[in-house]
Amino acid sequence: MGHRMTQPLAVLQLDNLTLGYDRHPAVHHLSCSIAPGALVAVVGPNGAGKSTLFKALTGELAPLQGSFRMHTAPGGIAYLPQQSELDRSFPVSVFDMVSMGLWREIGPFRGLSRSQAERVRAALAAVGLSGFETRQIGTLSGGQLQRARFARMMLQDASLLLLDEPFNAIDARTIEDLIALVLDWHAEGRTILAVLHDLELVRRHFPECLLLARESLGFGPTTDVLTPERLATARRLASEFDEAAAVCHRPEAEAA
Ligand SMILES: Nc1ncnc2c1ncn2[C@@H]1O[C@H](COP(=O)(O)OP(=O)(O)OP(=O)(O)O)[C@@H](O)[C@H]1O
Repeated sequence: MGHRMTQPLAVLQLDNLTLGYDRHPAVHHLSCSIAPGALVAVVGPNGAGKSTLFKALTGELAPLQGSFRMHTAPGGIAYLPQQSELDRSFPVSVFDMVSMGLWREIGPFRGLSRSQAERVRAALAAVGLSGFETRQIGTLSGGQLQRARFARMMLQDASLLLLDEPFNAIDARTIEDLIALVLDWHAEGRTILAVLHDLELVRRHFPECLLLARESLGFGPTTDVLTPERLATARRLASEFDEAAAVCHRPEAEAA
């Protein structure tokens, strides 16, 4: 990328960041520096604090302690939350949902120009949804809806992308197509953080990894971070937490 020289050393710098709810820490003392163009998997057991970290990065949750700094190029940050039923219940066509990715440049209440409509169609084609333009999103399969969410994200043209479990309950063929898009975005110089549970997929495609288990158990090259020892520590910390949760009757203990 031509403007690389003017980019800061880190897109994202976490400095002793502690996050939580009602003053109870969910994830402690995170420090790391993520370089422009990094492709990072965020890995850890249920309840490790992965989604909490993303909520903080998008400004939804204020740090309890420590801080983070973000230096994003124009286009800013795009966030793909975990899929939820809410997405589907919204009465909107696939075309209109995907065109919301252009909201930054269009603003509210204005129609699409011919070239913007063309970009929406191109994004739909890129995710394999040509012909679905007028379908209501509630009629899509889970995999098709995730393709539409990726198309919307593509139009946002962000420099930092946060993907929370983007391949959850998605079939192998769709994962393959969506991973190819993620790798294209990486090749374009964007910085990508993705919460993932499939460690084989992480090892295959993600050069760097942040392993969380309510604290950081490592950040760096995936082969160095995802060692059997560290994964065993992550599992142990997660099960210790579950026992603690059972004692104080917190709802997640029942769900586990
Ligand atoms: N709104 C909330 N209020 C109180 N506690 C919360 C809230 N959201 C999450 N937590 C708690 O914070 C901890 C971290 O949750 P988080 O959702 O970040 O984990 P995660 O690593 O994303 O897990 P998973 O893999 O299950 O999605 C958990 O103990 C969770 O119960």
